[in-house]
Formats: sequence, structure tokens, C-alpha cells
Amino acid sequence: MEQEILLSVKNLEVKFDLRGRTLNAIRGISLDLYKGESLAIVGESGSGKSVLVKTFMGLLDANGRITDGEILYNGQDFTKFKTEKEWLAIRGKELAMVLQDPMTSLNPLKTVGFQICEALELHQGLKGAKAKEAAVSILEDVGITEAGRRFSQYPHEFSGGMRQRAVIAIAVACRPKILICDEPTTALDVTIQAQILNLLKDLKAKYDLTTIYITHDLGVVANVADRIAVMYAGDIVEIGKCDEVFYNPRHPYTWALLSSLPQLGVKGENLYSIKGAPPNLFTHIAGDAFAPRNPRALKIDFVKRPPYFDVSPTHKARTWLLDPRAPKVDPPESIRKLRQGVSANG
Ligand SMILES: Nc1ncnc2c1ncn2[C@@H]1O[C@H](COP(=O)(O)OP(=O)(O)OP(=O)(O)O)[C@@H](O)[C@H]1O
Repeated sequence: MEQEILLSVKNLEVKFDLRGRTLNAIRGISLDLYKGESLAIVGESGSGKSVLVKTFMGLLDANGRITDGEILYNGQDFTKFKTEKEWLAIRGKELAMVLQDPMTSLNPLKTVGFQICEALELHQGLKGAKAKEAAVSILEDVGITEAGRRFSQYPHEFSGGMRQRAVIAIAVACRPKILICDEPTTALDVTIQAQILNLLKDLKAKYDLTTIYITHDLGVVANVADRIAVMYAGDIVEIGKCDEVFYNPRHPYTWALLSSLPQLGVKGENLYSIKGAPPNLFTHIAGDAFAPRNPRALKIDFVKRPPYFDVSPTHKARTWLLDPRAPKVDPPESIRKLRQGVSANG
């Protein structure tokens, strides 16, 4: 079945000017987002996850610029936008974002209810009693009990988890098509994390959302994502359905990420202790950016950037290991066990 593409990124490049030097933050990304799906973008700190989604909302820092590519949405190309006015028709209304720290999104001086009403008025033209009624109902939708009373409270009267619910309420009040969640639960404790993820899942169905999750934690995405895109050094190195990436990963960086998952009972190192450091994005990267940290790297990995190779119609990875001419390189023991577990279970 053909899936409808909601947002299409083509060969996107983003650079930052920093003290006379140029940092290559996004290095030629192409990505289709399908209507109704839940896509997770994973990768370690600095891989470009946030910068990528900021380009979807016109929120790049002032020293950043798109130097190539297209971002197509509903017949428009965001990369061609020149004015803030053009973005105001998109931001909040078509795409909304939930950030890690709710306090950066909430105004501490205004009640939570007022802030939801503001969004309702701006995007749906609702005012007065109608707006309040709608806001209370949204507060209920995001799982805030005694919504009528909570409506009149200030963010500091809410707990951390409730603040995040309030931020989500403001985001969905605008009825966006796409909800971007940037590490939405990182700042919360584990039980609250699970509640917020469940809430986001419920809201996705109720509000007919397409969602993008950004996280460095593969454990988080296993429960929420239909597809996973793995980012490394400003590029998507592997993308596929959740099961494909978890149980048949092909890029050595994905192997490393998975090996670090404590949830899988795999004895390995923490994500942040994958040996070596990410590459310097100020310099041109010739081959596979992960090669210097990859104990299984081939010679060509240091010389030539790999293209994508298809693993299945829905799964591809940018690694020379998938070239038919490549020598057979086995994934680490832990990854092989994962795979065997799947085939043994049918
Ligand atoms: N305004 C800026 N000026 C210079 N470099 C920037 C700027 N914003 C981001 N970068 C750089 O772009 C790269 C990608 O950053 P980004 O914040 O997207 O990473 P990330 O994967 O989202 O990491 P994290 O999980 O820490 O947020 C990093 O090297 C970062 O230092």
C-alpha cells in the first residue's frame, strides 16, 4: 500500500558560522515522513537531531543556514521561506514542538489555562467561555485531573510531569498535523516518563497526529515508534521499521547503539562510552563518518562515502558492508544473539 507523504526532506544541508569557521551540521539528508506514522530519530548528542527538526519550523539559530536541499510540505518548500510571516502560518498550526524542559515553553507569569486559551484563540479563533471550555477539555485529554481548578493555576503550581502535560496541551490545542517531541521525557523520572509516552500515544490517535520523537535513548523509542532513523554526524545512516532496525540492524553505528541498551540484557558499554569521539564537523568528512570508531571498518570506509543500500523495501543503511563486493563482516555477538532470538521465535 502506498503511504501518503506528509513532509519530504530532500538532500538537506545545514551549516553554522562559528568564529570564522563553518560547521557542517546536516550533511545531505533525505527523509520522507508518512502521514499518521510515528518516526523516531535517534543518535548521540551532537548528531544533528535537533538541528534537523528546527529546519522544519524555521527555528535555526541566527548563525545557521540551509545551504542546499528542499523541505516540502503541502505544496510549499520551507527552504524558500524569506519572512517570519510565512513561518507563522506553519509554526504551531501545522507543526508543533514539545521540548525536553517544559519551563522553556511555559510562561511562568501566566496561568496554564490562559496559555492554552491563547493558542486556541490564535489558531482556532475561540474566545471567552468557548475557549475556556475547550481548554478544560484539552487539559482532561492530557490527563490533568480537576482540570477546571488546574486551569487557573500557574506553571510553578504544577509538578514536572504535569508541566509537560500542560506543554503538550498547548501544542495539541493548535491542532497541528505534525507533533515533534524533542527528548520529551528526558528530564522526568522513569515512571512519569512512561506515563507521558503513553499519553503521547493516546493523543496521536485522538488528535490524528503524525509524530516525530527525538531521543538518544533507543529504549524509549521501542514502545512508541513505527520507524527509526539513526543519525550520526549530521546524516541518517540507517532507517527502517522499528523491528528491522532493532532485530536486523546493518550499520555498525546502529550495532554500537543497540549494544549499549541495558534493557536488552546485552552486556556492553553505555551509549556515551562508544569508544572514540564523534568526528569534527568543521572539516570535510571523506568516507563513512563512523569509520574511525568502527573496529570493523573497511579500507573504503575511510575514503568514500557509502551510498544507501536497500535491506528491504522499507529498510536501508549507508554502509559499505552492504555492498555485494564487501567481505562478510559479522555484527558483534550481542547483535547476533538478538537476531537469533527473533528467528528462534519464528
Ligand atoms: N547555533 C549553533 N552554532 C554552532 N553550532 C551549532 C549550533 N547549533 C547546533 N550546532 C552544532 O550542530 C551539531 C548538531 O547539533 P544538535 O543540537 O542538532 O545535536 P543533537 O543530536 O540534537 O544533540 P543533543 O541530543 O545534545 O541535543 C552539533 O555539532 C552542534 O554543536
